Amino acid sequence: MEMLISVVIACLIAVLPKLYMKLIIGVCKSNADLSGKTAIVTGANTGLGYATALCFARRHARVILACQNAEKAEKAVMKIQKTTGNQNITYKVIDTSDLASVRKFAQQIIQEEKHLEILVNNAGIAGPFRRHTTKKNMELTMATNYFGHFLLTNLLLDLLKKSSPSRIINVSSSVHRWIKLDLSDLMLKNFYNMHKAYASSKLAMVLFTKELSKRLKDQGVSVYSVEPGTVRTDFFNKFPPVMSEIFRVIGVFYFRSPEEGAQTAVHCAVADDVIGLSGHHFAECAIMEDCAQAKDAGIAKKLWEQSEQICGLNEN
Ligand SMILES: NC(=O)c1ccc[n+]([C@@H]2O[C@H](COP(=O)([O-])OP(=O)(O)OC[C@H]3O[C@@H](n4cnc5c(N)ncnc54)[C@H](O)[C@@H]3O)[C@@H](O)[C@H]2O)c1
Repeated sequence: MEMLISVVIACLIAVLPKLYMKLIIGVCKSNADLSGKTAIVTGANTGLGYATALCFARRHARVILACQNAEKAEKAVMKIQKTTGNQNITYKVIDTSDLASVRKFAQQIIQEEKHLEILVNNAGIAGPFRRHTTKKNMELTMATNYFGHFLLTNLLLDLLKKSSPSRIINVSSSVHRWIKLDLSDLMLKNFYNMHKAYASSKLAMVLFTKELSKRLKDQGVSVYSVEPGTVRTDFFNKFPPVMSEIFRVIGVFYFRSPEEGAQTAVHCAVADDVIGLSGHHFAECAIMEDCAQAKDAGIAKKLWEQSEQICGLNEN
C-alpha cells in the first residue's frame, strides 16, 4: 500500500506541474499567413529562436536565421525546410556581441533584401560567472543581449519603415523586474555578478522598446518587448555545471518547451490585436504591467543616448 501511495505521489509531482503549465501558457490564436513577408530572427539555430523561426516558416514567411555559427545555422535551415516544406529559409552569420559583425550583417541585408516585415531580437546568453569583455572592451552579456540588437535594429530601421506595417520584437525576461539599471556603469565595471549582467541587459531591452516606440510613432513600425517564461533550452547549459544539472532536472517537470515559450514573440509578430499597442511589454500573449524603471521615460531616453554613443550610431 505504501508503495502504491509513493508511486501515485511521484506521478502527481511529475504530471501536475505540466497540467498547470498547460493552463497558464499563452497561445497565439492568430492564424495570420506571412506569405510574401520576410522575417529575421537572431539566435535562431536553437531554442526559442529556432521555435520562432519554425512558426514563421509554417506561416509561409521568408525567414532569415541570424546565427553566430554557420554550420549550426545551416543544419537549422535544413531542418526547418524539411519540417515545414517551406524552402524560402536561409541564414546569415552575425555575432551580436561584435558591433563590426552586426554592421556587416545589416549591410548584407540592406543590399540583398527588398523588404523586411519582422525583426525578432532573440539571441542571448546568461551572464557568465565572471565578467568577460569583448574585443571592444564591452561587457559580454550587455553587448550580446542588448547593444548588438540596439545597433542592428537602428541599421535596419529604414528597411523596416519602407516595408511598413512592420514589427520589431525584443526578447526580454521576467528578471528585468528584479534590477535597477545603473546608467553610470552600463559595462558593469564597478560591480559584476551574472544575475546583474543578465537582468540589466533584459531591462535595457524593455527600455529600448519604450524609447524606440516613441521615436517610431506614426511611421508604421511597431515594437514590443516579450518574456517567454522559463523554457527548456541550451540557455541553462552555460551555467556552472552543478547549477546547469539542477536546472536540467527541474526543467523536465517545470519548464515549458521552446514552442510554448515562443508563443508570445510569435503573437506580437503576427496577431492583429497587438496593433496600436507598440511599446508595451507582453507575456503569455497579453500585455503586462510595467515595472517602475520601465515606466521612467527619462531613463529610457538616457539609455538611448548612451547606446547611440557606445555603438557609434551617428558616426555613419
Ligand atoms: N530559456 C529561458 O528560460 C529564457 C527565459 C527568458 C528569456 N530567455 C531569452 O530567450 C532568448 C533565447 O534564449 P534560449 O532560451 O533559446 O537560449 P539558447 O541558448 O537555446 O539560444 C540562444 C541563441 O542565441 C545565440 N547567441 C548567443 N550568443 C550570440 C552571439 N554573440 N551572436 C549571435 N547569436 C548568439 C545562440 O547561438 C543561440 O542560437 C535569449 O535572449 C534569452 O535571454 C530565455
